[in-house]
Amino acid sequence: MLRSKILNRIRLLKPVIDRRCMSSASKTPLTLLEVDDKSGIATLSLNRPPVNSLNIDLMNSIIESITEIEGNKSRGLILTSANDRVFCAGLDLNELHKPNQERLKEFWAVFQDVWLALHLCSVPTAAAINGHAPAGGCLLATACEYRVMLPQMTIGLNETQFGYMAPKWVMLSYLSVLPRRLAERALTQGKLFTTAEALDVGLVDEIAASKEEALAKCSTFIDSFSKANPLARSLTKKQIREPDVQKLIADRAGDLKECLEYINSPLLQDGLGAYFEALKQKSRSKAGKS
Ligand SMILES: CCCCCCC/C=C/C(=O)SCCNC(=O)CCNC(=O)[C@H](O)C(C)(C)COP(=O)(O)OP(=O)(O)OC[C@H]1O[C@@H](n2cnc3c(N)ncnc32)[C@H](O)[C@@H]1OP(=O)(O)O
Repeated sequence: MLRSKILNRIRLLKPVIDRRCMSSASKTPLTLLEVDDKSGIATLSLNRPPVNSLNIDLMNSIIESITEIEGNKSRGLILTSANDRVFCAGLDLNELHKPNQERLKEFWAVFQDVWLALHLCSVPTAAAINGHAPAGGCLLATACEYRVMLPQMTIGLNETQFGYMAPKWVMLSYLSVLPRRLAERALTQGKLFTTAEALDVGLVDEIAASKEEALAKCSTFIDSFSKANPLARSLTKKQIREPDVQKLIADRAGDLKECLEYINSPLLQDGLGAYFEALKQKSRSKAGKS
């Protein structure tokens, strides 16, 4: 009963995800997809300079790649970054600051879709975190089943640092890897964990000295499922993750409405404006120094 319910629910999700993929395929390769012909493992690299910030096109490109990977029977998916400083800088602040309302609705719906697509991906998933992963970048990493991170990076849901309260389903990503008390403290502090701290608390599973080593460790994780029947594995994963997604699927419109109200609030817009300006200022002073 639950199995068919889950399958039906996934099928229900698919049309939304597939429609979005077709409608706004990006012209430039915002994601790079390579399938290793020996291991059958797909590597999906985020490729939107300078910091892989998540806009509508990049998120649709991720969803499209996940759909392709699930369709071509890849044995697993490794998510990583094409640049060596930043895994993903989270949501593109240009989409959230003084937003066009129609675009904001689409942006938020695609944000929900990309999390659902990755969180429920039918093949084993691992993140090779070869750069900083704040906020939405951390969310992509925790949607994966395994995380390997390079040293001297940061990762975390830092939304309270700029006036956000992460939506319930975003908080669930922390609760799927951290004990509740630690997840609550980190969320309320808006904490960015260093690589060492993230390993210590279990936010990441391993540290690697290089991107190549991180990719190899992710492949080893994916190989650990070699004896499991792929369909049984996928259904088991979806059944375990069902309660998380159920909260979002049951009321996507309500989540959208709540977040639009919140994002458009003067409190948030003022906080976001100041945060974004400080970021630009930092970048300008860095450019001035170089
Ligand atoms: C209900 C409300 C919504 C809740 C949603 C909850 C889920 C997710 C929320 C989010 O993801 S909001 C975004 C949060 N992201 C961040 O706080 C990260 C901000 N960026 C940084 O900390 C740093 O840029 C970095 C990622 C650590 C990289 O540092 P680095 O020194 O390598 O680069 P910078 O000089 O800082 O930046 C280069 C360039 O990129 C621009 N930029 C950086 N981050 C973003 C971003 N998220 N969106 C848009 N643009 C970004 C930065 O302004 C620079 O641009 P220029 O000034 O050079 O044009």
